[in-house]
Amino acid sequence: MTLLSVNLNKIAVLRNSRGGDEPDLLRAAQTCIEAGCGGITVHPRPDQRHVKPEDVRALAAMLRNRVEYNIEGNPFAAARDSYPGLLAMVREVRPTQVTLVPDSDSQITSDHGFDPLLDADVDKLRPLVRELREIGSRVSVFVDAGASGFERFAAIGVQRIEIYTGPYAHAFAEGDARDALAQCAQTARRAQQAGLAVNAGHDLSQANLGAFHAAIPGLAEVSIGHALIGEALYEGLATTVRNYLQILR
Ligand SMILES: CC(=O)[C@@H](O)[C@H](O)COP(=O)(O)O
Ligand SMILES: NCC(=O)COP(=O)(O)O
Repeated sequence: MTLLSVNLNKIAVLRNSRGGDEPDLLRAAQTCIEAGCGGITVHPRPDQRHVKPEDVRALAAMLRNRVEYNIEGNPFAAARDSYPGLLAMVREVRPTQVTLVPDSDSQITSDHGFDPLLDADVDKLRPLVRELREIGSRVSVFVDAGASGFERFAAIGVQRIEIYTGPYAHAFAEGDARDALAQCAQTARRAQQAGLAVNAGHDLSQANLGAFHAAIPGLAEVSIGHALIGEALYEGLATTVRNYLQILR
């Protein structure tokens, strides 16, 4: 079964809009776990507009030996002020999985992946992947649908890719996602043939997840945040998580 990892960034955005502790990130994580999710995802960004380093630590302590902990982010964003950098955080908390994403610091959200065919990307990732494997974290790399050359990722120790599903979600909303879906499916097949497992995420929702899941055999994990937290406003967090699990059965 495909693992559902709930991204809690948007709970932190709401909390940060007032300061203080509400809504409480750990309570949200606990609710998702009790509803049956298999993982929690966070994507700390240098501007700390959502999860902060102290959240990353608190979640690590809470999740240990319960569900998977997936930390996403740009490993090359410089440390600054109270932001220690992605690598410093993952060295400290040793999450189940680290998903490497090539965001620039000012991006409103992620919008592209690394490219296995680019020597510069492979060369930059090589030492990072080695270190992350040494600390015991599984390594996943965010890629665009349509990417190829995954043997080059496998050769440096990458274990999974995460397909960027934003364009698929956009095409679905526009009414015709056939081409986008076929491209995601082809990308998944290429990665699986290279020995990598396949995750997916970005703008997945209760509306578009079913078709995506049906089109990608062996999909290991989806990480979902923005839509799921929005939908939870209407039906509650636990019910919404259960709805997603039903789609993934
Ligand atoms: C890599 C990815 O697609 C997600 O982590 C997504 O970008 C969520 O990040 P934000 O919550 O900052 O939009
Ligand atoms: N990796 C994708 C993720 O964690 C959540 O993305 P979104 O559902 O917030 O777009």
